[in-house]
Parts: sequence; C-alpha cells; structure tokens
Amino acid sequence: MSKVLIINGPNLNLLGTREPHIYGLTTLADVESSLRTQAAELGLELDCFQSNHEGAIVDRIHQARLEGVDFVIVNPGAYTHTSVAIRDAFGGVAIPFVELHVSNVHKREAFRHHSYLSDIAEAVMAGFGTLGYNLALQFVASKLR
Ligand SMILES: O=C1C[C@@](O)(C(=O)O)C[C@@H](O)[C@@H]1O
Repeated sequence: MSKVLIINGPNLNLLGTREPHIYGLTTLADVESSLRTQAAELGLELDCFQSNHEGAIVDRIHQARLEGVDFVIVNPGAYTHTSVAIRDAFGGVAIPFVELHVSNVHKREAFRHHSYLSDIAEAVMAGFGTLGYNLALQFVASKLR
C-alpha cells in the first residue's frame, strides 16, 4: 500500500477560526478526517502532521524517508516564503511532494508570491480552499497508480 504524508506548517492548526474570509470555516480536524476517508477509498495509507516549528517539520520530512513515504502533500504556511531548511529537507530525502496553499497566494501580498519549494515540487496548488487537499490527494493517487 502506498504511503502519503500530509504536512501542515505554522498557524494551520487555526484553520476554521483564522482569518475565515481568507482560509474559510473548515477546521484542520475536518480536513484530516475527510482526507482519511478519501485515502481509505483510494487504498492509500495516510498520516497527518502539523507543527508550528520549522525544525520539527524538517525532522518529520527526514522521518518520512525512513518510513518509506511515497508522496508528501505539504502546506508549509509562512515557511513557504522563508525556509531554505525545508527546501533542503525535501531535496535531501528525494520524496516527491505537492505544495499546497489554501489561499491564492498570487493575489495576496508580494512577499507571498515567492516560494522556496515551487521549483522542486511535482505540482503546486493555490486558491482552492481546503478542497485543495482532497484534489491534491486525488492527484497523488493517480501518480502512485
Ligand atoms: O500560513 C499561510 C497559509 C498559506 O500557506 C495558505 O494555505 O494559503 C499561505 C501562506 O502565505 C501563509 O503564510
């Protein structure tokens, strides 16, 4: 069974209450529960991880290689725009990943337009709301088939 890991970075634990006009009303627990149901239907093993700490995210990416994770879907939050360490972690483990943003970062502030991950990601999603997680999992399933 193929293994998929969902990683959510800083402040994504606040989904549902955080700036709902930008991020919507769906909580992270709702997102993860819907992804678990979808993964079961797709025959995928799924693990979900959230952290507000850059080093913890780097450690989780390293652990993913030891676990034989086949694909990662990552919303790095603000670390998207700052973290060479998370970029290097993905380069180091060579696990393919989708970069995902709930909001359309390209129609927001200029500092959100640059990503340290996009040029090494398999795919990038932005602006699909929390539905993006389900669309990304569908994409990953098609890649792993
Ligand atoms: O925390 C986040 C969330 C985000 O990654 C998104 O999901 O739209 C966009 C980032 O710019 C922001 O810092």
